[in-house]
Amino acid sequence: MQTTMHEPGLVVEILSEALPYIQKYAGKTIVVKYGGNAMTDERLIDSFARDMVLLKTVGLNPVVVHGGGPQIGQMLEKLQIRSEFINGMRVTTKEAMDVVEMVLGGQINKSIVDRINRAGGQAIGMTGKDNAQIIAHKLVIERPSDTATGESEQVDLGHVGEIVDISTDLINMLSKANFIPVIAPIGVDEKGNAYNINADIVAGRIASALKAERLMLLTNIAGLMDAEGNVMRDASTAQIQALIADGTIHGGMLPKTSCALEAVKQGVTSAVIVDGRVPHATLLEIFTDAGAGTMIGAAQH
Ligand SMILES: Nc1ncnc2c1ncn2[C@@H]1O[C@H](COP(=O)(O)OP(=O)(O)O)[C@@H](O)[C@H]1O
Ligand SMILES: CC(=O)N[C@@H](CCC(=O)OP(=O)(O)O)C(=O)O
Repeated sequence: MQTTMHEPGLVVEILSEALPYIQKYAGKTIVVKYGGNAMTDERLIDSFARDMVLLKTVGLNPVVVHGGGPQIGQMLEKLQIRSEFINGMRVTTKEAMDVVEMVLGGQINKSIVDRINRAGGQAIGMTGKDNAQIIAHKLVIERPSDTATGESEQVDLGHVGEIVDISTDLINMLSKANFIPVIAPIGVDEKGNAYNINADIVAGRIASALKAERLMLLTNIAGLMDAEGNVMRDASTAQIQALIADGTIHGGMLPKTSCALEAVKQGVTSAVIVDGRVPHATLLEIFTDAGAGTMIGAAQH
């Protein structure tokens, strides 16, 4: 067990300062998206697991949705399977889908579950296939093919899924029974085909379906940056649209910002992009005013 020596007076003072936040969030659902880029350091994974157990112990209902993009990339490389990203999403062949399922549903999911359990929590790992809780179908996107004429073309991303429906029955049942659900972003259709879905999008949709108090997207950057490279404290819909249009928001930040905006629109009280490289980032965000990162779409409320 990890222990740190602090002045006893300081410890009780800090605990006491957290009381209003604990009261505010007691019984509320917090969906935490744990990005693959914020999982690289062993100590960070343990501090994340401890944070989830602490949240649960003081009466919140954390629901973890995890990514694993870099880890999938490493495994694909080892197996010499090529993969590329379009609009922040991995083009996923059948061969790559098998690897995605193994890495996300197996290796990463079980490792997070194990860390939470060893920190004293009760975690249950699953994918969207469990209880068919994430129903998806094939996603086809449009992208500009000729900027002069404004023409666009359809792009086939292979086994990348678009969420059709989310069932929250299993998540609610587990949360009520004191478990911490840990979900890998894999969807399934009625024929049993598996789909790879960006983890931010899954987290956003689950947060909306659960009417969560907060959606926290833990990533490997201090927050959303503007065109000058400054971290934004908050970002409105209009600001995000402008940053997408001028290319300031690109790659993995595209699904992150759009799913956060959508979640807030769908009734999630707040969505925030947080630096997952900071130890105890989730606790800082929830129990103090010092939480860094970018609040998304708050102006809509
Ligand atoms: N405007 C922006 N502000 C901050 N990060 C951005 C921006 N545009 C693109 N990015 C990139 O998005 C990345 C985060 O997305 P991603 O790599 O998918 O993270 P995760 O694995 O945590 O989901 C950042 O590391 C950064 O390189
Ligand atoms: C369709 C798609 O891109 N799926 C992602 C799923 C994992 C993910 O989103 O992981 P991070 O959150 O760590 O980026 C992928 O294959 O990388």
